[in-house]
Amino acid sequence: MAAESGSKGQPHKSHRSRQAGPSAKKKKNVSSNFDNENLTVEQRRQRNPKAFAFNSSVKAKRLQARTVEKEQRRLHVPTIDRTYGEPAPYIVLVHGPSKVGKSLLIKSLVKHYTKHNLPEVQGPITIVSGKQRRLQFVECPNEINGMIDASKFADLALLLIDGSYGFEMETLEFLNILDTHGRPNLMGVLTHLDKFKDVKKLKKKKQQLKHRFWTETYQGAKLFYLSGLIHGKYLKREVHNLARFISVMKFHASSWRSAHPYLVADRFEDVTPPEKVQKNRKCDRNVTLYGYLRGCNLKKGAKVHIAGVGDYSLAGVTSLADPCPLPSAAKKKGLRDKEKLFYAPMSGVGELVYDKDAVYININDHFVQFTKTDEENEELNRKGKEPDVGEVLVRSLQNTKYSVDEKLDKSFIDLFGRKPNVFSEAQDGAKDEQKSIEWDNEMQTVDNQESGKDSSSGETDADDAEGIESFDQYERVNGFDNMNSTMQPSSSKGGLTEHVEYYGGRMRRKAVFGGDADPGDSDEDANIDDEDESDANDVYGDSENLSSEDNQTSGSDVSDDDDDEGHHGEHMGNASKWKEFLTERTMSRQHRNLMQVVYGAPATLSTSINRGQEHDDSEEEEFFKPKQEGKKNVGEGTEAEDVNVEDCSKFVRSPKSWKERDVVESIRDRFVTGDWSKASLRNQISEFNPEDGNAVFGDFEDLETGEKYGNGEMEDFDKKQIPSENDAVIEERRLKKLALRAKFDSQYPFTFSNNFIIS
Ligand SMILES: Nc1nc2c(ncn2[C@@H]2O[C@H](COP(=O)(O)OP(=O)(O)OP(=O)(O)O)[C@@H](O)[C@H]2O)c(=O)[nH]1
Repeated sequence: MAAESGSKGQPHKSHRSRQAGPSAKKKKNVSSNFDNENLTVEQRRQRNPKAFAFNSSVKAKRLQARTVEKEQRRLHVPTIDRTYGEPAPYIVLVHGPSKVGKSLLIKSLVKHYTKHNLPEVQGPITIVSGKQRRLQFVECPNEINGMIDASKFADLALLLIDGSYGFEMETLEFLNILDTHGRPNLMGVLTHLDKFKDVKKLKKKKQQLKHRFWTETYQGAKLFYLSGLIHGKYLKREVHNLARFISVMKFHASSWRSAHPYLVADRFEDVTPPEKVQKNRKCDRNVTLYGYLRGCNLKKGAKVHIAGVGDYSLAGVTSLADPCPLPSAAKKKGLRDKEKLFYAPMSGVGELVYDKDAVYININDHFVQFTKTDEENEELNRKGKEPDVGEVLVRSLQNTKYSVDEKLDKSFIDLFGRKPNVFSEAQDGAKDEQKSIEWDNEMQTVDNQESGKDSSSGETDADDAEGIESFDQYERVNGFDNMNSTMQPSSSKGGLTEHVEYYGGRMRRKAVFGGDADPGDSDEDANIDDEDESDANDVYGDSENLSSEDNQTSGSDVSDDDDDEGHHGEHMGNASKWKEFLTERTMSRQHRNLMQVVYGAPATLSTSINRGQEHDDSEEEEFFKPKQEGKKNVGEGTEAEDVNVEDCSKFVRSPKSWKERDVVESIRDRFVTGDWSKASLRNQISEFNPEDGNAVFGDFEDLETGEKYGNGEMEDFDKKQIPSENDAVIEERRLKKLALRAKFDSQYPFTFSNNFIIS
């Protein structure tokens, strides 16, 4: 239309350049830049736009590429890729305190990636998460040794935190352990957030936990929120987001790991010949371990360390077909459903399993037609006939849940060892006041038995009367200067406090950050609306008082201004102090053996028996000890020798310090030969050589000649004190030995070197 009108003679409106606004400004600039008319010659030369341009485009390209390359090299120091073939799956370790939702998260992630429902989480679970990537999910065991092992191989650690409760010691301990091996990628996951009813409080809590998590890890560490459950599973959207993050994450194995071969066994098989086991149940076993090899190559005969078992040499290494291969590279985009493979032999998925010496076909129970029917119906059907013998046998087999071996393995006597479990079983579901008091008493007893150092906070009955479900039993305070909360409680301000309590159906070890500048923790636990959990704040209040007062007060409403200032004034994080409790706790958790149960705790026994005669006895023992034995402690010599022994699993090393006199005493008293009475003097003397009975005080009897070398004085003493051992007996024993030797020589006609003495 415009063109037409133009053609009819109407003149176009002339262009009016902009006078204001950004376009006008821009034009002005451009024109002034290139408006050389008003410039002097000198100025024009200086403003030559081509002065720094490239003459050659090829040269320009090369220079650009070089700059980019230099930049990249600065960012990533090149690492040597020692792997061949497809890269092994990355290990995603799911860590968290008990009942935080580890298994559920693994199940949800597996469901997301593979569309399969995992019945149970046992052992590593390998899945194909993308065209180039496989992941192996491992649930971290909830005990210190398991954590140490797991920290060695994790590529990514998902730290699960119960959002409704806050940080627990397990998480902090694990972070600490990770430091030793080099921290892998870390991600935090908050669960149990559905316990918050108030959105504001939830938001505040999330903020607090995020900042605490950043303090413990690094600024900006990723923290995921799993806001609740639908049909017993985490929300799909949230799992999807988490899965995406894992799928695109960049993994960098530490240089140590990539230079050393290691393997996470996802299956193992005992291939010892059955007849060998039948002959001797404790014979050396041959075990085949299956898993993806990581790091670099592994050779036959190499020495390997099996975590928690010991050092062994490899009898052989075999390369097997990949049980969970990556999809073929030809496909276009994404994974087809049938390529969404997963492999979890210990969790009972994967139907066909090839072993070194067998093939197993796993048939799900619901595919199997069991002949099991009701007993009553059976009676009717049979109509008085005797059941067939074969039928009875088959039925008894069907009814058997565990083999005899398994039953034996599972059975153990554990009277006092695992207090939290005993408690959780006993208290499961029971929240009435009466039971809380019972528990209080029980725990106090156990506590007193266990350690004199840990002071029991002893919740008063008044607390119970108020309906507070705080089961505070004892509190461990880790301060800057001392470890004993009772002695110098004020030192706990700057450190981290472990607070053991019964909460939400289980025992928890809450991490209370005493000197944290972040005030969040102080009132954070009051956030939960759920009435059951309303004690959390009280617990914190208690801990404040307990640590700053005398461990005896239990009220929560006392607040000291000066104290508060002190809290904020001090910086936090004396991690090395709270670490020291790891050993103590691990030792306290060890199962007590039957001997200890029968004879009592070592310290108690020795002190109770020896109280009256301690001084005298110690003097006597010093006197009657063989020369070398007196200086050497019992366990030391063996341990020093065993350090380099190949199969170190055969030597049990106790964490006790055998240098301590009390410990040695306690062992001695376990035997009848202990100093139960002074009359058994002889037994004391022969303690280190119970077979011989006369070879004490460093005496030496030459069996060849029959001559005796020893301390004359001691012999005299021996004869005076113990007239029962006369010369005739000694002579008889010597002759017996000689006869034995002669017999042996006649049977084995080898010549021994002179210094080979058979005794
Ligand atoms: N309300 C709620 N319940 C949850 C949440 N996450 C897990 N649970 C429940 O907590 C219980 C324990 O979950 P698990 O996955 O067995 O926890 P776990 O950490 O594997 O436990 P252990 O293996 O015993 O250490 C289950 O009953 C879950 O349904 C959550 O976010 N909200």
